[in-house]
Amino acid sequence: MTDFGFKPTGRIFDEREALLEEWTPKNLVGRDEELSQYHAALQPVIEGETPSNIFLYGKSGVGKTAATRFLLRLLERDAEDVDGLDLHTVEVNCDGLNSSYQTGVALVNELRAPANQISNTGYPQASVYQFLFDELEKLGGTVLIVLDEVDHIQDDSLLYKLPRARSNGDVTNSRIGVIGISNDLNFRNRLSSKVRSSLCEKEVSFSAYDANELQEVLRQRKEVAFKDGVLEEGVIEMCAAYGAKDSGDARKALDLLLESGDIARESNDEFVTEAHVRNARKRLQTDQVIEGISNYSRHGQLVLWALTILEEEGETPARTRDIRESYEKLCSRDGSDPISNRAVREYLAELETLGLISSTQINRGISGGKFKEHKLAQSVSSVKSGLEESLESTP
Ligand SMILES: Nc1ncnc2c1ncn2[C@@H]1O[C@H](COP(=O)(O)OP(=O)(O)OP(=O)(O)O)[C@@H](O)[C@H]1O
Repeated sequence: MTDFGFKPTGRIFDEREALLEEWTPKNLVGRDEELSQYHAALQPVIEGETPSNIFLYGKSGVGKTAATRFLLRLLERDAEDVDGLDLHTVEVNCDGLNSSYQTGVALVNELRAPANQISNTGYPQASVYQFLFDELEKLGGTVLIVLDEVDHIQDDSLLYKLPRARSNGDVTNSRIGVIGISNDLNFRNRLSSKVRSSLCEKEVSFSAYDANELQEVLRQRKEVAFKDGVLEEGVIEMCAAYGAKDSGDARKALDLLLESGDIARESNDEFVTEAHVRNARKRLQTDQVIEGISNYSRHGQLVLWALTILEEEGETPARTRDIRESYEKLCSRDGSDPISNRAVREYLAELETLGLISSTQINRGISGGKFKEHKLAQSVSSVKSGLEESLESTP
């Protein structure tokens, strides 16, 4: 039998952690323009003036959070040398908070000692705001409040109140600046004009990384993460090129480099090669397929399952009506009512857009008619893994 005991190999990586999400680099590379605009927007703080409210936007993984942490750390450091400047920063990620109320509670708890936390329910909204203003008042000085993923807050009330707290007399001791961060590019336009004008006083837009900038980001991490000389030539360039193609997202490029290193280590190879990167990309794409499917609606999943069964039986490309037949059987086992023919066709079109299936229009002329044929665009095993994750009762 294979020996499944564990032994450290000490291969490939020096400090693998440097490729993980939580790792904050000391320097941010490839973001000079964004950083200088952001720096200028923060300048009033160090002058001891009322901070501007700043709104950062740009797609996922383009360094908005990293730039914020980087500049605020420098600002905190330099504020210590300025007489009379008392700077505090608070950061909350609004993912999962959804309302002004919950965000208010999260901010209060961030500012209070662990023994003094408040619960997520049970207080009138006005009391939560009062708790918050009391805490801010106690802090005094300049308080920068970072609301990451601010677009998750569904209502405007907190975003209206916070920037106006001083002018409305809710606080008198402290000067408050709000830094809102969002990767929903429409969020700004959805805000009421009153909220927009105060929250977005200064705006910094983060562009997607191009391949050269991603190379800089990856080279910086490589120095720390990998043993000297283990990356073959072309590996960084390839990860950066894929990253640039995947919407210029540094997180994806870093994930790809990490996965490539993992594959090299698993295979007991001495060097990380372009072949490892290609493999890593396949693996990560499979993970994305699985995640996409498990978040999909139930009937969409059943339609996909129906096509997967036909694919396994060698019956693809399959016509819509054959998929429908297989789908109806699954519905009866699932105990759910089938949706209309038209809805099935719509799901198939959507699955094609998601890149999960591929569909071809066939035209057999007057006698044969026009119809569509479908087959899976991903491997049966990755589609099945995604489906199994959410359809517990495997049909
Ligand atoms: N210029 C950079 N130099 C070094 N590392 C970077 C740079 N930009 C991004 N990263 C790294 O990429 C990852 C994603 O960056 P970050 O979280 O800042 O993105 P974001 O724009 O805030 O996106 P999201 O809204 O999805 O969180 C982090 O691990 C971060 O450390």
